[in-house]
Amino acid sequence: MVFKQEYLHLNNGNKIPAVAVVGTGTRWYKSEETSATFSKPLVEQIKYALTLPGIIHIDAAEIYRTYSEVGEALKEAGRAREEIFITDKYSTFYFKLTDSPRQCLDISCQKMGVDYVDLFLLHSPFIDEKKYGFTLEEAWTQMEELYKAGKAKNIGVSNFSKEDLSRILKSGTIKPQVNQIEFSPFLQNQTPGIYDFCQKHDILLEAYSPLGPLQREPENSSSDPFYQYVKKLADKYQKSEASIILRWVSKRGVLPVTTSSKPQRVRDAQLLYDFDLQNSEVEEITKRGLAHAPLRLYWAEQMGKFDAEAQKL
Ligand SMILES: NC(=O)C1=CN([C@@H]2O[C@H](COP(=O)(O)OP(=O)(O)OC[C@H]3O[C@@H](n4cnc5c(N)ncnc54)[C@H](OP(=O)(O)O)[C@@H]3O)[C@@H](O)[C@H]2O)C=CC1
Repeated sequence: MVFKQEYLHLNNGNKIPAVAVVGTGTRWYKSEETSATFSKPLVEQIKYALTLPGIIHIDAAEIYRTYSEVGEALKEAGRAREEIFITDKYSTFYFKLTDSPRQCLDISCQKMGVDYVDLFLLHSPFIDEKKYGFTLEEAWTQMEELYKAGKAKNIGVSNFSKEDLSRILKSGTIKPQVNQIEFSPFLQNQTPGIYDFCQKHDILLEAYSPLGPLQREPENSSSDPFYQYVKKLADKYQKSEASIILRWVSKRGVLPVTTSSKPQRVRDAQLLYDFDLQNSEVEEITKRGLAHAPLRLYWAEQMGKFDAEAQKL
């Protein structure tokens, strides 16, 4: 099999590798970063990913406290910087870990042993001016400065609603390239209308927790029309059910951000584009997903109020 690197296009003319295979949050997340919590399995997993063909897209964030593992893996793997795409995120809302996006990026680059990141995001729109000393609009101005300085090759946001995006589209001079949100067949609009809004404004959506339906698969899934159909496609294409769902995400024009502790699953994700779904199959997964109750794994406290609209297109 000849590997062909797939890209998606960003609104600034840059390209982004079409799947992120090593999310360093969720199962790798740590509440403190010490030598005792250093995760050798994560280092090994990133190193394994770095043996795969193509550009390896790693999703990092300040709040995950896993920069040291990323840095160690990059050092040991010794792969060319251009063959690695690093996303990083400035922590907002829950914890203020550093004083500003600029300070965050200085520290993260130093810990990861790189001079720049490929994509830098504001982790959420929930910036309390009293706590942070700046507003959402001012945070975005700082992101723009990092972009202009070349420390972040692309900039964007995460967990932003239409209203949050409208604020920075109005105040800023650079449009966010990306909005990373929770997106799966069971959560097709994290906040009302966000899918259409991002498509219309040419802001690439990235899907975190795309495998929510498998993470929370019920015992009786074999009698559920959604799971039955995904299984049928998995048999048809000789792929895992995870690959079917990740490919569905990509066919919806959304970039999947996934992770696994199992090498085979990381490999399957990196080779995601070696098969295709038919449009009718994509539509059927969309339809059966929408018929399912919403499943929201993150930010439920802030966004749970939108559950009734999360499964409407
Ligand atoms: N911006 C934000 O606010 C957020 C961003 N993220 C980012 O997104 C990344 C991915 O999020 P996550 O929710 O983990 O993504 P996924 O939905 O891809 O879930 C990954 C989990 O599903 C399991 N899994 C993988 N393949 C399969 C399979 N074939 N069958 C069943 N289970 C499977 C994995 O377990 P196993 O190890 O056993 O394979 C892993 O724990 C995070 O690491 C983080 O980088 C996540 C949450 C919030």
